Amino acid sequence: MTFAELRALHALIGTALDDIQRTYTASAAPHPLHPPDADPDGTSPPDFPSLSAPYDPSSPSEALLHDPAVARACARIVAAAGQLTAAVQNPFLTICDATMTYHLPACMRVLEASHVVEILREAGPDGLHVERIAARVPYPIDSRTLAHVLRLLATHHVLAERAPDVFANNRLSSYIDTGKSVAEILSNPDSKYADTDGVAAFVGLNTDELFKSSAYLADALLRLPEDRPPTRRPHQEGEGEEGGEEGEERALTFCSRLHRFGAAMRGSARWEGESGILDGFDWASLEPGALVVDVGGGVGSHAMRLARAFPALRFVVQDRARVCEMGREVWKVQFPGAVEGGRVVFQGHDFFDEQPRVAREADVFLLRVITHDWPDADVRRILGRLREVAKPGARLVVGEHVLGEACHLGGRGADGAWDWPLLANGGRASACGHYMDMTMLSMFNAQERTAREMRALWASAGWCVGEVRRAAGNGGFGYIVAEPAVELHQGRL
Ligand SMILES: C[S@@+](CC[C@H](N)C(=O)[O-])C[C@H]1O[C@@H](n2cnc3c(N)ncnc32)[C@H](O)[C@@H]1O
Repeated sequence: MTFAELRALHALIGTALDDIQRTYTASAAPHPLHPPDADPDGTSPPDFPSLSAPYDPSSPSEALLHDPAVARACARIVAAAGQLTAAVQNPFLTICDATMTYHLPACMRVLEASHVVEILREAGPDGLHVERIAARVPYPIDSRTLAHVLRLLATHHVLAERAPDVFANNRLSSYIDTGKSVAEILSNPDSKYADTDGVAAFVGLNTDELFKSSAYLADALLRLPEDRPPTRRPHQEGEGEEGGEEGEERALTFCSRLHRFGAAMRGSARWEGESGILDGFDWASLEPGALVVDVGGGVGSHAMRLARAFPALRFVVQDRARVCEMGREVWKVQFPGAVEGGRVVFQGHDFFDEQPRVAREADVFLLRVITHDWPDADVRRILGRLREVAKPGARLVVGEHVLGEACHLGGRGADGAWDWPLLANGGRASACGHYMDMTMLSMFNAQERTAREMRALWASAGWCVGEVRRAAGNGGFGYIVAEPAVELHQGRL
């Protein structure tokens, strides 16, 4: 898209806003038969409906949205903003959004089915801390998980996060309010939607039955290879009638999935922008011969990037034995000599086990997209194993999405916050990390974490978080650099 087209879209948004404001202003113009002094309150034009306040269908602001000129102008803004977003957003993030947006209806379902909207209406405009929300929800739900669900919605402007973990209704969430008290709903859940405008019922329907059916639709339209009957290769001399083909087919499928996973991890570098891991830490500050232990390093794609950029560094790439085998093959082709010459060592190792002796020499432990796969207790064990062998001065460098709260903490622009009037976490621009959060939750009972959550968790494993480097111009991926906590404390004494 050319600059001329981008500017045309931008201008279109401006002229549409002019049209809307003109209609709002005209709505308050004094009527010839009712001069201003006869009606002093009628002259100030209504403002556009506030997104942060609850929906008020009786307000003149909402009524004016039905004016045909306003409705057309609003639609033009939506169309232009969508096109502008698609044009300027990092394509990888747009693709991530397109493939993970299914978490949004799941979170909407939680919101509606747990009556959070009604709970928040009763809490009032200042909102309610998530622990108190969870206590009123009629199902057992972990408050921290609920906070992440509600934050994904706040990131999409459905709900407001007033302070960390404190949520309140806004115009969009209150749009699905049944208007009933929580007590009334709980006393007769089957009648929740009776005598309502039906919007909550519509959300419930879409996110329940239709949500399932969209998965059926994808399956029906696309018969994935693993759904097809195994293709039987010609019978081989010496094989029994059973021949083990099905076992081999399964093995091939497993293998191809493993390859796909390795390739996907390569693709995930696009979360980070062009320089990627190279900007995640001050690698140039390491002494020649320094050792980087890439824990759960896969086939070593990111270690390879570092190895090319910093020829004096050495690497141990740890992963499961089968992945290490694949890694050695990859390096043989893509970086011949590195493994054979001993500069790069693949080491089969389970990161829950005691670290091998070589890790005591590590200057940097690198963990890229590892901790988000695991619940807190497991992350504590993994980081604890590294802390046990960390030498003084060693650094822990963890690459993950660093989620932001949707509210401004203290001063605007603080701690990587986006500037007002944007949400502190960048809203839709950071959706990918929040979607990944839900993927990790649903697949592994794990999660992406906020910087606050990481600091606390790392500290519980003996690591003190210092710098959080956010990759430039992306959806929230960053590198968290930590050092052994005891050493830091000793240094301070
Ligand atoms: C999400 S991938 C990240 C790979 C790599 N760090 C990257 O950024 O491309 C997670 C890796 O952890 C490895 N892994 C999983 N469980 C492990 C364990 N218990 N011990 C060691 N590696 C493990 C997987 O094989 C996989 O390569």
